[in-house]
Amino acid sequence: MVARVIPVEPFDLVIFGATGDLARRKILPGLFHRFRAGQMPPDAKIIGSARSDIDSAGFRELIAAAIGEFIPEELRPAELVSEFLNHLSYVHIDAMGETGWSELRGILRPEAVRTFYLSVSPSLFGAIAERLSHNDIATLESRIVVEKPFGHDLTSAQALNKDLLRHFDEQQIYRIDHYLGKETVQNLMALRFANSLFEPLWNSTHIDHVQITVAESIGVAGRGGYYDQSGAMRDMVQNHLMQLLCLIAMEPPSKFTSNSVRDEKVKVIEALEPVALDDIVRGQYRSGRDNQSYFDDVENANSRTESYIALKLAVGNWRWAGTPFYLRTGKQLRDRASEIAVVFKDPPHNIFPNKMEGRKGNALIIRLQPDEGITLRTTIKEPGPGGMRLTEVDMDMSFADALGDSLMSQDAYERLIMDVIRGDQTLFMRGDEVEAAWAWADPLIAAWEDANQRPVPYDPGSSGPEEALMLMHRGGRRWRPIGD
Ligand SMILES: NC(=O)C1=CN([C@@H]2O[C@H](COP(=O)(O)OP(=O)(O)OC[C@H]3O[C@@H](n4cnc5c(N)ncnc54)[C@H](OP(=O)(O)O)[C@@H]3O)[C@@H](O)[C@H]2O)C=CC1
Ligand SMILES: O=C1O[C@H](COP(=O)(O)O)[C@@H](O)[C@H](O)[C@H]1O
Repeated sequence: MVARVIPVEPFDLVIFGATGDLARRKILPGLFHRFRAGQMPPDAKIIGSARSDIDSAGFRELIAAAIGEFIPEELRPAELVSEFLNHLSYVHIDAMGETGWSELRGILRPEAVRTFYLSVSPSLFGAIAERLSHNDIATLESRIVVEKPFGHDLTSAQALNKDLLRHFDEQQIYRIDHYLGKETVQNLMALRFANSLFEPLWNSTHIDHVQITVAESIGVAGRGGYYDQSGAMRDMVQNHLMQLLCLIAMEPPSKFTSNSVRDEKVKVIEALEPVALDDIVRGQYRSGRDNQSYFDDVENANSRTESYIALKLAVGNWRWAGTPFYLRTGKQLRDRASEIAVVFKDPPHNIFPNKMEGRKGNALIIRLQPDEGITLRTTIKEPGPGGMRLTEVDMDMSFADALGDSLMSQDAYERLIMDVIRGDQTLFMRGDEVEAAWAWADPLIAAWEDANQRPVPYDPGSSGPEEALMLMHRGGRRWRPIGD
């Protein structure tokens, strides 16, 4: 299968924070891939901006080095890289200052789609939005893209929304959650709403429970300062895992438009029932003689921040009453593996004489990364003359095998940036959605803080704390092995 390239309008893209890690590692390499694929209009302008006092030539050098570092050699022929670099220029602006803005205004074309990508600390979002507006740089058609974290709690998220909405309409604001740009995550919608096979079973009559796992093998070394202020709940659950839960639990939207999809997602978040502290397990990876490692990584020996969290959630509506959703995510686990397992109930009546030992039951497993694909666990007769004995087998489909590696290799950022240029907000979070997710998360965080709770230790390279296994066992269930 060959990737189809959807043409986009001529655009001027301004990247604030263009010298930073995200811009060098993801945004500009992503744009290079789109250029290589022929999706970038010949006159597209990419304007980098940051506090560093460099010129356009210096910026091109920086990005040439980033392309060299983050894109495999066979995908970056020198001639193509140099053609791409011709699209780049740089304007030196301190977001808190007043210089450089008129130079930026002078570079932008009236007829091009004008997009401002704020790849900077959220504390600068308000200042940049205000200056873009006051200097007549942003027009009514401009788009503004903002990075995570979108707030630390409900109050700060509301303040960010207010700052942005003072100068831009909601239809102009693109709040990034890079999980929504992942190919398999979008496939969840196709799987549910483009097949008649699953929808009749997609409810608590047939589904016993759902497991959502986002396991990482890396720790937090190098990002300790940020991470220790956040923890797994704020860093991963409030945004990425919440989005996965919404896509699994939402009602079918009436149309595939950004607001129809986002309306349904908000309803899921609002239907979440309060979570008891007993249904939350928070862990911290620790090892060695002094039981350190997380403490070392964040340089805080008294830290109470969780690097692992598991929760049992209930979606209080007709479809899901009685079907728990188990979520877990953590750092320094045994593998990098993310998946959603939808585990079905047993048939109501067993006609077979031999009980199957260790039966796990039917399950639909959607692998998000790595080796994206779908597995359907089914029960069959054990082959051979042993009579009617049952066993379980996996019907397994890897997207790369079925569709080709090249289609699966597109990075989330590539797709999301092009969606912004095309004016499609479907894969971006709406303001009320982010606020609803914080309104859900805040009381949970407050509850463990009020209880002075310390995370339980777990071994680096393990599957997480024992207590998380117990969370499942209490309901007579078990987690799927990480990276199975
Ligand atoms: N890095 C990542 O993997 C991810 C990052 N993010 C988010 O993306 C954003 C950027 O992160 P990241 O690239 O890692 O951060 P970096 O610290 O690497 O880069 C920050 C950028 O902001 C610029 N900057 C800082 N202060 C000012 C200012 N006063 N005026 C203008 N520019 C300024 C810096 O410019 P200069 O260097 O010239 O001072 C630099 O280009 C953050 O919101 C982060 O949370 C989200 C997901 C992943
Ligand atoms: O947003 C974040 O995501 C990454 C995990 O992203 P993935 O695409 O590699 O699964 C996580 O490591 C980081 O802590 C978090 O801020």
